[in-house]
Amino acid sequence: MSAIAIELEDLTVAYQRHPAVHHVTGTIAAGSLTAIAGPNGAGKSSLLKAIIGELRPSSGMIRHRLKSTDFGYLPQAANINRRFPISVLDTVLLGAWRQSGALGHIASAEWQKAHDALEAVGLGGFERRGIGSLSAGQFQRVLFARLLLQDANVILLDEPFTAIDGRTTRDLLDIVANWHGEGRTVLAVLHDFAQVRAHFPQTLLLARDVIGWGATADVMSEANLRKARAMAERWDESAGICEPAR
Ligand SMILES: Nc1ncnc2c1ncn2[C@@H]1O[C@H](COP(=O)(O)OP(=O)(O)OP(=O)(O)O)[C@@H](O)[C@H]1O
Repeated sequence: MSAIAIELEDLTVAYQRHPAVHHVTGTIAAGSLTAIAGPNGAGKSSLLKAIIGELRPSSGMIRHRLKSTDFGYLPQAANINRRFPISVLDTVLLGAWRQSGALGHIASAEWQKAHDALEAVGLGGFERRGIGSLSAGQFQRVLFARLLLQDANVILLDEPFTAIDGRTTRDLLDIVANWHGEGRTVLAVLHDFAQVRAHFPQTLLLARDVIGWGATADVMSEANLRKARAMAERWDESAGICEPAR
């Protein structure tokens, strides 16, 4: 049996008492590769934010023995401000702060690793470009290079391939597969069900409540997807915690 990396026990996450994630119980095995799927507003991003400690549970528990530096997190692209005047290389080097400290000295090994990471994502030569001048796909490659440098044990990706072309998606999926091969734990919020079925052995199907959690082929059944859609149609955005669905 695999070791557990993260355990969720009756986890509810709410905003101003409106639940986004409701009574979630389950485990994420160390070294597993899990997709989080579900309709818009299902609570997928909120769950990732709770796991990294950005949101506090309203009730229930998140148990793990990880330090904050063990987590690598890729937020949704829409939430990243690219107007900040910073170069591609410096953006990637932000992934090395665990080694260097927040204001610390960047060792030459880290510079080399940053260059190697940019080569690995197909952006060799882009080091001095400002991030504001990149296409969406190029910027997503930069963020993956930063994660490569960060070398985290648990990697959480929030819609990493949304609005990204097929070739870039394939390249980035290869990186995800390598992380999995290296024994890292990867959780990714995805909307493309074909991608989930093809590349992610485990799936958590969420519609605020857990619809299914386990082997992807079992969880992504037509019946479960119908149930998730039906739940989404019934959501009452003003419902309080644990009010029964109407
Ligand atoms: N900062 C916030 N303040 C208030 N409500 C929020 C906040 N962030 C999210 N919500 C609400 O929580 C619910 C879950 O949102 P969340 O972003 O986690 O869903 P999601 O499954 O990631 O959706 P999507 O697929 O559209 O990205 C939604 O009803 C959303 O409106």
